[in-house]
Amino acid sequence: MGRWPGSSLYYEVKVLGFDAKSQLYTVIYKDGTELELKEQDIKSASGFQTRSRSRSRSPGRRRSRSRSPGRTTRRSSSRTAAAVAAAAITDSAPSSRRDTKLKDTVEVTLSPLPQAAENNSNNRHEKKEEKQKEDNNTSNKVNEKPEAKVQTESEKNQGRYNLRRRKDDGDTKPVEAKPEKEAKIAVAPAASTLSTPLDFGGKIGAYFWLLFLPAWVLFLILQVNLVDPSLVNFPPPLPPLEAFWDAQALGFVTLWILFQAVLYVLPVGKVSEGMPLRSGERLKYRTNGFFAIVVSAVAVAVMVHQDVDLTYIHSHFLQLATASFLISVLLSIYLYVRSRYVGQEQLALGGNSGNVIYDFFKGHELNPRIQDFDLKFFCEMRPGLIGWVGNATQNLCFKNIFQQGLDTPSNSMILVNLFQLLYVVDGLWNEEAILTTMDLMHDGFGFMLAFGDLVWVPFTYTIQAYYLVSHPIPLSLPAVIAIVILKIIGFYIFRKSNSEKNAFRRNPSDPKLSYLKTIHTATGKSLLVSGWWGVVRHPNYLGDLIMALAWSLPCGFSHLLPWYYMIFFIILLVHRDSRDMSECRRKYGSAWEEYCRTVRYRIIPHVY
Ligand SMILES: NC(=O)c1ccc[n+]([C@@H]2O[C@H](COP(=O)([O-])OP(=O)(O)OC[C@H]3O[C@@H](n4cnc5c(N)ncnc54)[C@H](OP(=O)(O)O)[C@@H]3O)[C@@H](O)[C@H]2O)c1
Ligand SMILES: CC(C)=CCC[C@@H](C)[C@H]1CC[C@H]2C3=C(CC[C@]12C)[C@@]1(C)CC[C@H](O)C(C)(C)[C@@H]1CC3
Repeated sequence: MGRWPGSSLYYEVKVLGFDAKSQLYTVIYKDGTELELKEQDIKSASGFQTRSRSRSRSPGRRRSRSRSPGRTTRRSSSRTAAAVAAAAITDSAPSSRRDTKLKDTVEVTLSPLPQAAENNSNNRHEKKEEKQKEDNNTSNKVNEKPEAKVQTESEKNQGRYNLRRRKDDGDTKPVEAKPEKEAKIAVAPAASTLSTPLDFGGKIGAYFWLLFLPAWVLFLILQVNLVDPSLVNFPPPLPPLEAFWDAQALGFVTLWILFQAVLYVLPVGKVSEGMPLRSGERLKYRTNGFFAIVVSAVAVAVMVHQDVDLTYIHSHFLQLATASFLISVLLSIYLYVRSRYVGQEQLALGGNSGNVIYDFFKGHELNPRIQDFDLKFFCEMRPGLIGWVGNATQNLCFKNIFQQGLDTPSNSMILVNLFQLLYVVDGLWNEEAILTTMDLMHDGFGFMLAFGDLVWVPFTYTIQAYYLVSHPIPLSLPAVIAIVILKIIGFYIFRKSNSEKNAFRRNPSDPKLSYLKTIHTATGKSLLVSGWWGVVRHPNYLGDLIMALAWSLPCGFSHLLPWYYMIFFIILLVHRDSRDMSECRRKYGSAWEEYCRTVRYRIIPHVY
């Protein structure tokens, strides 16, 4: 019996060889997956149980189990493991050795030894840590999931273990992403069963970030008002406490969020389906973000026409940020409290460490909704994102003209504003694509995202434009042209790669994508291995970084402050990439390793 990497499950293997130098055994699982295992990950078959098929095969039985959280947990996890154990890798190359293996799809009917049930909420946390250690290292614990996964022939035919080649799918199947859904049902583990390593420095890290992130926003806002801003000016001169608070500012922020909420619920625009959840359900989202930004722009135009003083935003930046911070904290408390009352199936993997502070920070519930109102989707795409350009940046243009006595805003100001406007409008135009991103699919909604969406984005992403108000940078025409070209290149890579992945995830059989090579995974989902996702593992990050460079360059090199976004973004995306790598490795096992072997670089070809 060989342990499946990244899990505590053991499956039948045949030992093919032993390498004395690396001390690794080469084993082959019944589905044909070959792996190298350490000695402690291989056990004698005696002591493992098998279970009769008929028990888990009955659909009625399966359905009734999923009603009980405890049972659901077991069912999905055991399926997951079995599905993982049935991993097979293929690509479009016709006569590869792996293709031959795929034809011999085998059943995994072994039942790992039962261990103590995991669902006891009192010691959930300790168990998680224990299990985490086990997953990360190589403990000899056999298995904590007490139920057998029995795969029937019919299940296989339904595509639960989608081991066919993509080409075979493309021609025969209707344009519908059904296999994705089935795969998700089969694969996604229950939140309480699989622990993921704690991100962001774990529990201590959560305390740190909770203090650091708001402090950093404050630091930036105070710095950007200085004549000679410098990141080494620490601590900046602090304003008196009462300067932070302005009831009117709180009123404006609240009104703005409510206004966006009304636009969001209007029955205008397309309703899109999210990716299948663990339960197999697909949530519906009203993707009318473009409509929302157009209406918001019209509202701003009307206000300008009515001589409303929009420079209020610039002059009350600190108070507006404080009000938004307050709202994000209240929202996060609400999110945390409600996450304590929802079922296991609704929780995100990670964010359920058992530590209040960590869970509050990271977010616990995957898709908190008030009826059909999706809080995470709304916050990520609407008030902050539209507020970023709609309020702050546009206002800064006005301020730029008034303060510097110009007829029009400076070149650099126009570039920064246009670039950021394009970024936001594009995000809203392609709003559906966010449903296949990490935040929407995997991350819980807690302080990190609530604060990120409502404070970080609208108040720190505007820093370049804010800086340019009091630090005008003249740009020559060649410089403008060069920067615009850079932006276009970045945008092209960003948009094309995001759309390619989104289209593929929505409909893997899309004939328009049939030229792309893929690697099949045991989950039934495939990984793109050519096209944009064959160049680097995160081509969308590459495009995004190039764009960030393009909207930092107009600010010149006199100060580090306007480069904050670039620096933050590199750190954010490198960290995000590594989070995603671990998550995908856990999900896709050897198929992911194969992908990483094929696509060697993470973000920048031949560099990183
Ligand atoms: N401006 C900002 O502050 C900011 C911050 C963060 C991100 N972003 C941008 O937001 C966008 C979304 O980023 P994200 O971090 O959510 O990550 P993402 O790259 O959109 O999503 C990662 C997911 O894509 C799937 N995937 C990975 N490799 C694949 C492959 N080869 N073939 C098919 N699917 C694959 C995996 O999910 P499944 O396999 O489960 O489908 C993986 O978990 C990016 O363009 C990023 O630059 C912007
Ligand atoms: C405060 C900290 C440290 C973290 C919060 C991160 C948060 C600000 C970002 C996480 C995912 C990001 C994101 C966009 C904006 C910033 C985040 C919410 C995005 C909406 C920007 C517009 C793009 O077109 C997009 C692809 C839709 C982006 C999706 C991810």
